Amino acid sequence: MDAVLAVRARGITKCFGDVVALDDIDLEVPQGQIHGLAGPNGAGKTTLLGLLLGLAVADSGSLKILGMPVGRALAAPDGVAGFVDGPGLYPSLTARQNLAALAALRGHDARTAGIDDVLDQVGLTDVADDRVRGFSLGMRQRLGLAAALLTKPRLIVLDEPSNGLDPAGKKHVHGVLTRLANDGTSVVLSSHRMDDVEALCSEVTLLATGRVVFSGPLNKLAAENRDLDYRLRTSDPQSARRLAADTAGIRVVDDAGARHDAEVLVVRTLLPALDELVVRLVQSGVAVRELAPVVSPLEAAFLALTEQQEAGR
Ligand SMILES: Nc1ncnc2c1ncn2[C@@H]1O[C@H](COP(=O)(O)OP(=O)(O)OP(=O)(O)O)[C@@H](O)[C@H]1O
Repeated sequence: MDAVLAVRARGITKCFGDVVALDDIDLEVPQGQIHGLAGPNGAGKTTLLGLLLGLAVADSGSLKILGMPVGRALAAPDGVAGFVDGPGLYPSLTARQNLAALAALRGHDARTAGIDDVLDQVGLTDVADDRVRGFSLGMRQRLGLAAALLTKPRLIVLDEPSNGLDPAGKKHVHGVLTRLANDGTSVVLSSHRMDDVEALCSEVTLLATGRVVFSGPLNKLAAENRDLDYRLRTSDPQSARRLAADTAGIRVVDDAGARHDAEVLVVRTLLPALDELVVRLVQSGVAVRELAPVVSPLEAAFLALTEQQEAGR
């Protein structure tokens, strides 16, 4: 049912001159979901986020935000907040003054707009009265998020929100976004960091040259993916290598990174053959001490996309 979707995009196309930035894109984001957009440079992520924020209008297709059809006017749809290409801030004003100015633009009284609360949420209370000119990239990103929160949005749209954040800042921002999603706010964000997407998002849309190449839950990528490389640490590396080589569908990969760790074997396989190998190891009395993908399914899919794109150039 459309009414429960935060975003429902069908057949969206957007061109800049001869460049087809988005080519027949579908996207569905339910309420309360954190949805990641990933893809190589120029894939169309920012263009898509810009459409959700009302910064641009699609050439064709239909877009509903929070159940309402988006028209041709360049304006943020009701209930939507966020930023692309970094938050727009006044450098000569303090963090608090920036938020007060935004509140005033929307006709709200700065004293009752909840400025202290959003500064606290993003962890900027201590620097609330410092000028933004002196802020690091990470602090600006947090202030941009605070500005978005000020409007109490039901859909937050963020372009690379983890850019410039140190690990503590990232954890903080992830916490804010997760709490918002738990309360029913939807989040659509782009990221080049697959670990961020994995940590935050339940679903991801992978874009490549303006087209959707995958959209769905992260765990579906693992099942759909081609062979992955797995690191396997066992109590008996020699027997493990022999058993792996003897198991159908498994290739032992001589991985340069694993070579100086004699206990680690890298195998390239799909999940069913990997399951078979684990059973055979255990039956042979070889203990499995560690088993993990060398790169995550999402990272592998992303790398494959990038390689395909480079091969096509
Ligand atoms: N205003 C514009 N004018 C002309 N071309 C544009 C414009 N905005 C985007 N494009 C082009 O549209 C395509 C998609 O760009 P977009 O910025 O959406 O990609 P992206 O996935 O966000 O890339 P990145 O990861 O590098 O930020 C690119 O080929 C880009 O050059």
